[in-house]
Amino acid sequence: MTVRVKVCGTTSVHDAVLSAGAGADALGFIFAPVSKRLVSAQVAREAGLSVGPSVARIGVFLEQGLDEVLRTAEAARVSAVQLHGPLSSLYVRQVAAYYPVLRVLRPADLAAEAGMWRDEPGVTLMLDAPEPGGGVPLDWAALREVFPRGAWLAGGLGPANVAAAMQALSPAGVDAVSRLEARPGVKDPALVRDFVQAARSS
Ligand SMILES: O=C(O)c1ccccc1N[C@@H]1O[C@H](COP(=O)(O)O)[C@@H](O)[C@H]1O
Repeated sequence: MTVRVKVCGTTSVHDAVLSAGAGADALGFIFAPVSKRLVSAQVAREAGLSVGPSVARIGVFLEQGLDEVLRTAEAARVSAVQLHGPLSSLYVRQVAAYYPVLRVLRPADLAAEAGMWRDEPGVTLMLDAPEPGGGVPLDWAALREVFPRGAWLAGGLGPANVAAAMQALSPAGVDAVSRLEARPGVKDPALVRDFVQAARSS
């Protein structure tokens, strides 16, 4: 199976074109106000239009109201939504009625929540570190037995470690932000290129 590669934290048309040119399958746009990579719906929309429809555009949210999520996703014309934080299953299903959802769980949530989303149409799991965007890798060896089939992996991934992470857990997709930046919100072209290449050749 070909792994999907997402480059998150896109804040400009320039960086969208850069990541798509490097071969990313998906771009992430972070709409959580707490983020150092916060982007407006308008810039995300322009950035998404600049890369064409073959590149997925994923709106990233952290514990935000349903109305805010749906309105922002619509304004930004994203193709999928990524949901972080403690959320009810009803809320996740309500978003999934409108958009494909990447539901982000921490390792500590797996036992309680992973089973809930198995075979749920429109919901794909992603495993991430407790602090989203913190650049801290998960303990892949400890997750080997429990990593959900078909899930994506995030958390401190970058060019130097993505191959090892993929070898350990065989995720369906990989996602990274802080290890691909020159500074928060600004991509380093070489790191983005090397990350995509390393994921593709693993
Ligand atoms: O990056 C952020 O600022 C952020 C804020 C709020 C929710 C999610 C955020 N980023 C997500 O964090 C993971 C991995 O980040 P890293 O590679 O460990 O820095 C990824 O899913 C981003 O989409």
